[in-house]
Amino acid sequence: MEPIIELQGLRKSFDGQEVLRGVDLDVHQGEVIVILGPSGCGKSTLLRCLNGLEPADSGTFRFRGSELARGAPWREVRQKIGMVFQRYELFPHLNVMDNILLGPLKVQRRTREEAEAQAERLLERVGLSAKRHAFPRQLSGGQQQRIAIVRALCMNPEVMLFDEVTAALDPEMVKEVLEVMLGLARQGMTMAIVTHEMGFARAVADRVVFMDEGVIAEAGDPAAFFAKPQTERARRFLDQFLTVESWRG
Ligand SMILES: Nc1ncnc2c1ncn2[C@@H]1O[C@H](COP(=O)(O)OP(=O)(O)OP(=O)(O)O)[C@@H](O)[C@H]1O
Repeated sequence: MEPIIELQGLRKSFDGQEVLRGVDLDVHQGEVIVILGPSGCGKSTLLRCLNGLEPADSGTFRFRGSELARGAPWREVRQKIGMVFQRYELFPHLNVMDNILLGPLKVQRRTREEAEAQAERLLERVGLSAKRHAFPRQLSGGQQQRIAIVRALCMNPEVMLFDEVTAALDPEMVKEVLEVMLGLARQGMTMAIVTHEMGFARAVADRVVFMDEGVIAEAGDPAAFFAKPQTERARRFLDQFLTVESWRG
């Protein structure tokens, strides 16, 4: 089957430093891709290129078979690719429901009644119906992050991208957010996830992509990757986590 997103030979530099050095990646319907790699290897940049937030310097981007170049109608494609970031970027002056409805009403021009009914269902799914009138400052970090996920889902995306969404959370809130993501994966949502939560990565991934210095150093089946990574860099990367985990006791 044709991939939803196809990247070929993607390159991106910042200030003369090449951060992506020719990345090829296909994202297929219903697939969960976990992107791992050392700090600074280009994971966030790749994710941002995946929804056009960051225009690539060269390479091709296809969405459902159609190529999109610089200056192409990215706005439409971006609506089909939801993204959640490390910092929950809810608008502080809007309550939960108004935060969620902003995109559906202003960008998608849907009726309030219809969009609100969907928002209610999504809030129910993440266990936050009671917070629909709360303001972001009245919510915990984990709750805000679940609202940020609902806000992205309410645009009916075909793909969801998650960039270290639990990295800024207190440990006790990490699980509630990861569980929402696991639920989405089980329902067949197509996702690309950057995370440092290795247990979660192993549980959720259909495919692991290991990046190193701006290229995909290896990619494949998560069980095989975690049991026996092929590259020395991936072995060292995973060892770090084992050390930290055993140190934590
Ligand atoms: N907007 C930008 N302007 C300048 N440099 C940038 C920009 N975004 C990223 N970089 C640089 O590109 C490199 C890769 O950054 P990126 O955030 O993609 O890495 P990462 O693998 O996600 O790292 P981490 O795991 O630490 O978040 C880094 O050296 C970073 O400083």
